[in-house]
Amino acid sequence: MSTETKCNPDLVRERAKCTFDVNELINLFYGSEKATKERRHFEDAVLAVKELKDAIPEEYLSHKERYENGVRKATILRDVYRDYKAKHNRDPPPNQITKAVIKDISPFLLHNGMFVPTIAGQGTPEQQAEWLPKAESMQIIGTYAQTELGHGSFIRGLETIATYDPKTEEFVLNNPTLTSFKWWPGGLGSTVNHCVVVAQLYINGKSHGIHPFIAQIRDLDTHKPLPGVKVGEIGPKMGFQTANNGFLGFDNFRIPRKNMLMKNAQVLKDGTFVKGINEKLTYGTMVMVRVGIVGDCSFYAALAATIAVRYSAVRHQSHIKASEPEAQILDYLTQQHKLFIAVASSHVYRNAYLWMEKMYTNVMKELSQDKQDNLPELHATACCLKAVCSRDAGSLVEECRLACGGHGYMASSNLPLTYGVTIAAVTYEGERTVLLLQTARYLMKAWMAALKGKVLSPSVSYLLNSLKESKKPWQNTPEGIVKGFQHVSFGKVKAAYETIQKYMKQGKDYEDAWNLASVQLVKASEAHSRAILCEVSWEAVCSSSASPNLSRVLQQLAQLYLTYWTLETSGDLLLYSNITKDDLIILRDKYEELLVAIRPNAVGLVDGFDLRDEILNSTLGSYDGRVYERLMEEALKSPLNQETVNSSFHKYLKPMMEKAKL
Ligand SMILES: CCCCCCCCCCCCCCCCC/C=C/C(=O)SCCNC(=O)CCNC(=O)[C@H](O)C(C)(C)COP(=O)(O)OP(=O)(O)OC[C@H]1O[C@@H](n2cnc3c(N)ncnc32)[C@H](O)[C@@H]1OP(=O)(O)O
Ligand SMILES: Cc1cc2nc3c(=O)[nH]c(=O)nc-3n(C[C@H](O)[C@H](O)[C@H](O)COP(=O)(O)OP(=O)(O)OC[C@H]3O[C@@H](n4cnc5c(N)ncnc54)[C@H](O)[C@@H]3O)c2cc1C
Repeated sequence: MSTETKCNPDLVRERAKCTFDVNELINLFYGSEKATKERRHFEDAVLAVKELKDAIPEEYLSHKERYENGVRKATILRDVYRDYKAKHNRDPPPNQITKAVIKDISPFLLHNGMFVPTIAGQGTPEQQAEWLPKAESMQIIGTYAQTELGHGSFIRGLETIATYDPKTEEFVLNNPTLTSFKWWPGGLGSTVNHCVVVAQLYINGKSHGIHPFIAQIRDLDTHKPLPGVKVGEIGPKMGFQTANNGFLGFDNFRIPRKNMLMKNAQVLKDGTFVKGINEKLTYGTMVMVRVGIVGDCSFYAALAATIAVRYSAVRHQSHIKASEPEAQILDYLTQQHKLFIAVASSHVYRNAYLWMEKMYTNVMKELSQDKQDNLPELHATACCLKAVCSRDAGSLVEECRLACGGHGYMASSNLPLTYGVTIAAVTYEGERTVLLLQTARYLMKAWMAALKGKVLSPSVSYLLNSLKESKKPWQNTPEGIVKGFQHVSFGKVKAAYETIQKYMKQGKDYEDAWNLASVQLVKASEAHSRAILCEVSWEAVCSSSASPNLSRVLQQLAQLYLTYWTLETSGDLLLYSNITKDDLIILRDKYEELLVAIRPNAVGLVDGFDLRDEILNSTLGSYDGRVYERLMEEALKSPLNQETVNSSFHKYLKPMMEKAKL
């Protein structure tokens, strides 16, 4: 980090006000002092590589140049990872330094994030032995090709076909229609030579559902598409410009039998199909990534909050009191209302991610012992938390951007790109509504079990408690608010269930009744997610090992989250809990008190995310607060500022002006 001496004086004053030890917060957020040291050490190593620095901002490059620069830097970054591993005999610690290097999304994201994990998770030990060493060492580069032009959400509807030919012991891949073309996979456009292709398996004319296959699609030497492969890039998007998303179609393309990933289902040489213990295990990589996305949401909220809070400490505009100098915009309560929820949410998502990671690890361990009982809970929880955290994080990033006024609209603030990248997570890895409806299925089953007095899984056991406690008075404490959110979820789950029953009594079948109740079902899932986020995050701060000074601030943040959402969803609470109008007025006042209490620590709290200037990549958010200098320095990099008079003056403007004189 930069030294205090060169800092903007407002930021120096802000840091002097901080009531807790920022380093303690950093170590707590990232796990330990050792984890912080190792992460910083690795980040230093990456940033020391001169070739990774960009000569001009990415925005001035063409689509093609941006991609090529992305690949160039991704390969150098990969070398740094490899060298670290060779030297330390372990992978680098979790870090976000790719953001400092690639800025947008790496063309290798899908290789590392889904191709390698799918081989590891869906391959037999022999298949892992064949492909993992090559993939991990980047001798082959791959992606996860599932979504098609016609189908993304409903994957049982995928149209890519893999027909088994027992004579040659091969699968024949085909994309018979335009809508069957793979569309979206990252890296597919021009980067990868392999992919996991999710396709409908046919044996002797019989369909056996969707399964993952490994296909080599480009020649390893020439990189030309192999015969029978049509592949390309899908073009510019809202973000993800360097992710190199592509399309792919096969025409009678043959792959050996061993290329079907067969940890779950298998196809024997003679074409016998052997079912796996649970066909949904084929969807395993998606579950893992959904858990990871909750962690990503924490990062994006932290990044946007750091930029907007630091900028708001530096920026002065208007007066709170006419007799005083222009105020730091961070002193306006409305600004605190916009920003502090992003700081608090980042901590909430982080704690939710750590909680989900534990659940994921336990279930994977159980699955390795053929125990599947907790898989539905993992799937349902990963779906709804991914859906709610990504949508909220997108909104928080946008709010931070708007809170920076005009300068937040500048690409150099890095807030527009951050929004484009964050909001993509609402759609990828399962569209929000679709995933919330998956959770709703689980909630309906849980509710029916609750009605029968059965024991429920831990994440929904509150449904039983709420059933018993519905008469208890509201308590204006964090624990009381957590219970309140559980009551809302309980109320919405019950109402959605009863709506389905109502339609069925009117003669509708279950599917139609489900569709007619689906707005309520989605809202029940959202309420369930909020109840989990509130409970998990409050428990995490209460059980944290932080010092009293830090603990006080972390509790304030967690309470801010609880109170913010109580006020945002007061209608639901009035409907489904015993909260009163007077309680809400007390909580409104409490919320405002929390903003004021957090205000002196705002800069310390975002410093506690420990995001380097290179990761923030923002004129508005750097540690030293040289906002105006940086805005001007970046503007001067515009190619239009490299010449005093642009040729368009002589070509178009001057002739127009002359014509106008006639
Ligand atoms: C330790 C963990 C953390 C590790 C951290 C590291 C992670 C790395 C993160 C870094 C990020 C890197 C990658 C970023 C990727 C960005 C690029 C994006 C990629 C993509 O988008 S890939 C494509 C993603 N596509 C989707 O998500 C498709 C969404 N659709 C579906 O998943 C399914 O179609 C469906 C679930 C919506 C419906 O499926 P289906 O029709 O087959 O099922 P039903 O609705 O009929 O339900 C039947 C029962 O099956 C259960 N079910 C469904 N899915 C699962 C599952 N995955 N697991 C378990 N059970 C499942 C249902 O609940 C139903 O059960 P029921 O009992 O009958 O009710
Ligand atoms: C940036 C980005 C990167 C991606 N990367 C990859 C990748 O690497 N590999 C890959 O395979 N895919 C990738 N995808 C594809 C992504 O997984 C899909 O776009 C996503 O799963 C949503 O599917 P869809 O596009 O078919 O949306 P649709 O399902 O068509 O959604 C459109 C609308 O229909 C609604 N809808 C659909 N079904 C239902 C239902 N059953 N009930 C109620 N409403 C419904 C949705 O709620 C939504 O409002 C990527 C997408 C993006 C945006």
